[in-house]
Amino acid sequence: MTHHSATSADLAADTPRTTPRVTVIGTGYLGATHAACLAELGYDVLGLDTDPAKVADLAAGRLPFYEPGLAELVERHTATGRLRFTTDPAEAAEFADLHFVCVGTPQRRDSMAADTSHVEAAVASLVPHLRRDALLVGKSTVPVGTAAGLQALADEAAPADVRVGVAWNPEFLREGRAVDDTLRPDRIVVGVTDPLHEKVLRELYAPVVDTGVPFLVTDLATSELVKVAANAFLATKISFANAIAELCDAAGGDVVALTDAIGHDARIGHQFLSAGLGFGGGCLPKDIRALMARAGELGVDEALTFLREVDAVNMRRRSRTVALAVEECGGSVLGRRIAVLGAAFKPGTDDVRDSPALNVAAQLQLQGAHVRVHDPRANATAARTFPTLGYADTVEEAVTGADLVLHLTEWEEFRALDPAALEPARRVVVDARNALDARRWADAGWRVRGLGRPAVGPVPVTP
Ligand SMILES: NC(=O)c1ccc[n+]([C@@H]2O[C@H](COP(=O)([O-])OP(=O)(O)OC[C@H]3O[C@@H](n4cnc5c(N)ncnc54)[C@H](O)[C@@H]3O)[C@@H](O)[C@H]2O)c1
Ligand SMILES: O=c1ccn([C@@H]2O[C@H](COP(=O)(O)OP(=O)(O)O[C@H]3O[C@H](CO)[C@@H](O)[C@H](O)[C@H]3O)[C@@H](O)[C@H]2O)c(=O)[nH]1
Repeated sequence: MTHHSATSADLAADTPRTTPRVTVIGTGYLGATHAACLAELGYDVLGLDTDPAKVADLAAGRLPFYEPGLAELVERHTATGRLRFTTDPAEAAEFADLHFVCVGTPQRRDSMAADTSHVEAAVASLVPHLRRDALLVGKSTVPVGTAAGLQALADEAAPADVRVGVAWNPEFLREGRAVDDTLRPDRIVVGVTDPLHEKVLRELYAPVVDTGVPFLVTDLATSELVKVAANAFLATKISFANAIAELCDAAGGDVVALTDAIGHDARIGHQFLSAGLGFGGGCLPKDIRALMARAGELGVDEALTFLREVDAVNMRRRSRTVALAVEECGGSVLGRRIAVLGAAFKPGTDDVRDSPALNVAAQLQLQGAHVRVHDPRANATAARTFPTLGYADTVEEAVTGADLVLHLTEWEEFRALDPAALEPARRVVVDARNALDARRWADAGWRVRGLGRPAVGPVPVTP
């Protein structure tokens, strides 16, 4: 069977669709998920990445990171050959006429801005190999204006007689729920400059849109901004709850009861209102900083100065947790044994990018504590980033003999622990995610310190 590609030219001519082929450039958390989910929807997919080790893993059907439900999809679709991987841009250019760009846009080392060099490199490596008209669809989170810049780059790099379009299709998936968020998203947003590009994408996403998912079409700049605005709003909501937690600490209130009470107002809602150690990960922290930086470049930095406070409130959660640990150790953690439960930036993932848990663990180690970290999934990724921290294979190994326990990532496993069965030197836990059942722990003889809520349980003697 000759494969047919989902090109704008084909669709313009109303050519019937056979098995459309797509490539996904950048096969990290976002790209691997997108590629596997497109295969699940019935497309022939080729993933392209510059990292040969990652490509070798994926090509062998192995997911190089943890994401619930994704390993099964990768294994199944690589086995049938519907999902393949390469490091060769020429192969990708030949394979399809629709290319999704999913490479990273990390924070630059020298400023708060996003580093768009990987996106530019991805386009520059593919486009010269194109021999037919093609559509590049960006999914990476980028500063507004990037797509227009990439169009200019593509126009310049394209061989004569090859027309390359650029569209934007921001991604809203959450790690830990990436497969479900991709196959059943709240909405699909596409930014286009040409109705044909809209048609190509509408057709590609038909299996999803036909289930009732809103398909929202806008211009390039708006689509880029939708993504960063959504993340800025989510970050603001979390920091709002954490700012109120600071107030609760000062006044003796309980932020958990408070956010529950305000969340009942449907205009506010309960989601993303959990006060605690704050947000980390590969998205929210870098995205609010990149948005502030871009606003500055556009001369409207004042519009977003509040995001500086959102960031500052968030970073204070980490120092507040360290301070609580020091307080509970009688003024210094020097020589203290501290068990850290959690390393991932949130439960459900092994991702430790900008992990608040590891940041706290590292700060305590710097102050002279003997830190033992246990995470159900992220010990290995954490050890690669922070090799000098101690790691334990089990909760018991981390906690036994500890002077203090810190609960920093709210895995279900930790919530289900039997506090009576643990054997630390002192029964004190700092629940920086406000997620443990404090009453149950107190009943088992533990003193429980939350963030933004009163301490519960007995006060043990500090040796
Ligand atoms: N992780 C998420 O939950 C998520 C969700 C929505 C949006 N995003 C956005 O998606 C983008 C990717 O994020 P991620 O978390 O998947 O990052 P990641 O670091 O896990 O993956 C990026 C991948 O791109 C590859 N790469 C870099 N340069 C390349 C090039 N020139 N050609 C081909 N491959 C290249 C890297 O080797 C890596 O495998 C970012 O812009 C991010 O903000 C991420
Ligand atoms: O009430 C809350 C909710 C979350 N968090 C923390 O916020 C961070 C981010 O959580 P979440 O948003 O669930 O994780 P991500 O996978 O980073 O997803 C965000 O970033 C992605 C990349 O841009 C977007 O696609 C998603 O829509 C957006 O939710 C984590 O550290 C959480 O612990 C809180 O502290 N309190």
